[in-house]
Amino acid sequence: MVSKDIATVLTQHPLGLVFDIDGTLSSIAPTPDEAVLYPGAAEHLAAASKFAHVGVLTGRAIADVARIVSIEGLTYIGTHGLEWCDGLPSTHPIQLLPEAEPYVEPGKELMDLAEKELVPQLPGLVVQRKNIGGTLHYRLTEDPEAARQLILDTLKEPAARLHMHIDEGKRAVEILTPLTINKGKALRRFVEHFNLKGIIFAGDDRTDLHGILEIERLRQDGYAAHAIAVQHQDTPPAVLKHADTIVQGVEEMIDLLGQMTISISKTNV
Ligand SMILES: O=P(O)(O)OC[C@H]1O[C@H](O[C@H]2O[C@H](CO)[C@@H](O)[C@H](O)[C@H]2O)[C@H](O)[C@@H](O)[C@@H]1O
Repeated sequence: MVSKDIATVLTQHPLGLVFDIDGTLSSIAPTPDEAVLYPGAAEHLAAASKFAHVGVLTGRAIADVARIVSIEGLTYIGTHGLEWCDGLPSTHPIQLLPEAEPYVEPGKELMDLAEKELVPQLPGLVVQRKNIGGTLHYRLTEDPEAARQLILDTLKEPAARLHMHIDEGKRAVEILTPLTINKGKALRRFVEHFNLKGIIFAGDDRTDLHGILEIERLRQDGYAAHAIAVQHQDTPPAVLKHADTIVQGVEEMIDLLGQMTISISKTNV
């Protein structure tokens, strides 16, 4: 059974359900390529998409997301909101926000620098390139905290010179654009694109906080909106503070997704 608050949102038409991937639909894995959807997640997402607009909203590039969530009929929003795809990228074009274009080259330059300077010094470092910028994963390096510091020290000056932004994720340093586009802005775009009346967003990490705070603003604007935080050991306190519902780990999230899907299908009989 879903809570009364979630049930109220689920009765809205049109309805949107948007999910972060890593740490929300997929348990954190040692490397990005090893991440897979939690058992049951794909079936629930496909079932929910018969009754609602379902989106995934992730820091991953869309080309990479499609390997993990390969479900036609969903909306794929990648690279923290910079990329949008109306279906799987094998059948739909990936649209890059025009204002992001000028940062393709600077992002590439920083990733090239990271490969040249950091990879030889940090065995185990995983360099994940994206259409714009990318992510440096230091989880598997010998001394992750020292690796984190070396990455930040090495990239600070070149990133400032190239007007790129550096942020941090789970055991990862992210090379981003300085644009103020984030998961909150992308969530608002999703709501307006489908003219939604109700929206639920679920996430677990610091970049998801933008989405969770946007849910508060959407509610103030009259939408039925609900934010779910997936709690892990390292979940930022602000994510928990601003969420409407907290679930413990990915397993509970997938369980809740299943209950939400049953609830929507009953509403739509
Ligand atoms: O917005 P998200 O979908 O949560 O994406 C954020 C980053 O997630 C991925 O990295 C994280 O998950 C990996 C797999 O579980 C893990 O190995 C890594 O340590 C985590 O930081 C992804 O690889 C990044 O590109 C995303 O930006």
